[in-house]
Amino acid sequence: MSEPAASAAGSLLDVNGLLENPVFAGGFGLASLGAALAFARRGALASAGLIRRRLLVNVEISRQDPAYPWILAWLSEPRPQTSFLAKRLTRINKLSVTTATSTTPNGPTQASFFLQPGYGRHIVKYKHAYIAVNREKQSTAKTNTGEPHETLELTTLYAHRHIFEDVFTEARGLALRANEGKTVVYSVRNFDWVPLGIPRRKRPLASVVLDKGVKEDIVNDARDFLARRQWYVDRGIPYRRGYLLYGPPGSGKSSFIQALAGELDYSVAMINLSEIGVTDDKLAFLLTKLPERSIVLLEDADSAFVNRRRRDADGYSGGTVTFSGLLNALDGLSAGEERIAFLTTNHIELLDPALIRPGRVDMMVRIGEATRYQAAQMWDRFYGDVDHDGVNRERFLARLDELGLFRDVVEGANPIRTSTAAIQGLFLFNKNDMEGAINMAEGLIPQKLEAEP
Ligand SMILES: Nc1ncnc2c1ncn2[C@@H]1O[C@H](COP(=O)(O)OP(=O)(O)OP(=O)(O)O)[C@@H](O)[C@H]1O
Repeated sequence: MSEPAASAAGSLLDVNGLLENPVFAGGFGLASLGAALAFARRGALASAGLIRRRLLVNVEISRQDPAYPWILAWLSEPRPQTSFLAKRLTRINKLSVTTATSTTPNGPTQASFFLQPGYGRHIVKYKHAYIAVNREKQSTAKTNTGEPHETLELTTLYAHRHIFEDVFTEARGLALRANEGKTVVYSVRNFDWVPLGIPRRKRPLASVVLDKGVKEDIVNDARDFLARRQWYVDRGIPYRRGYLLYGPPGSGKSSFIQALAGELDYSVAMINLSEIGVTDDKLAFLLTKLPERSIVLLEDADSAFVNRRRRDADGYSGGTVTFSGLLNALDGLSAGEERIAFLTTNHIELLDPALIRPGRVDMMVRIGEATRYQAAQMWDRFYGDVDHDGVNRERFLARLDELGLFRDVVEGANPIRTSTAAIQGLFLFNKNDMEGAINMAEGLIPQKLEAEP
């Protein structure tokens, strides 16, 4: 009868015995200490988290956000500190470099290096607040371009939270000032718009010499469009305008678009439609995320038509934009509500009339071979300050007449024409040398290709 009680007492005794065992008691003590420490650590972490949440505030900026480069540039601004603590805390030891290169015609390549805070943690002091910065690249999370996701996290005391407003406003102002008087040209890298080299000084409209009235017509139309935003909104019409510039190479199409962008204080977002890899999907995606205040420049628009033919023939577009892809980009769902687009082509004969429709292409302008008017204007731009009475300009024009450059088309014969780019080349070769330019004018006549023997 008493056996179960005895066994229960026996097991109790065993526990007590174990506890009295110095080896076990020591181990048990250590384990409890460990558990208590782990508990305390968890508690400390939880309360640190709580304090962090209560006392700190942070902002996360993704690499995809337009503010990302602005904030990086803002962080790179020198902020001399006077206090001992601030001097030491805000020292940035880890930097990363972004290099931009640009080539000047016939000149050396220029390179600019921008140093920015590298990946990791940094501290900056702005006004009276300390801001902890964490720049992170997450190798596991990929963006849709296949690049690692990148974030910038700014943390400050909750009490200083209003400082972020100032940070963003200042960073934006800094970015605007950096591009003041410049035209940013964006090109495509993967699925992103990236500035192409260093922002260029605005090209003055006067430096592009088009035939009489041509420039003014386009500039006035664009200005008129920009002034009528509300008109479009009131009528529920997408606020878009499309221009098609066509004509031979070297007539100033791209130069004019760049100068116009500068005049309107816009950037240029440029895509070459003949490029392999610029597919319909990619074009549509890029148009949904155009850089702000930018003119879209779709170069070599004819390639979309060539591709249509190729696709119709063998069902394969060769990894480039198709005709329907281009139409969709211009006024389909992916077109976006607002934009100014310029299309350029050297082969107008390859384009489809379906392109010429309000919202797709509203204005079509031929930018052709150099005219007598343009040759005279360009002469004045290059030699106006030395050829005061214009006598040499008239000699130059007379020489061009003699060469038959502006002669009307004679039936059955190919007209002799030259490009404005060629005239510019001649004048650049003969800087300050009017005689040289006149003597070498014959070089403007395009050379016939030697017939095969
Ligand atoms: N009408 C022009 N006025 C001033 N410069 C010109 C003109 N046409 C050409 N140029 C000069 O010639 C060069 C080539 O011009 P640009 O690239 O603008 O020609 P394009 O018509 O766009 O050629 P493409 O059709 O091959 O793209 C530039 O350096 C530009 O300054």
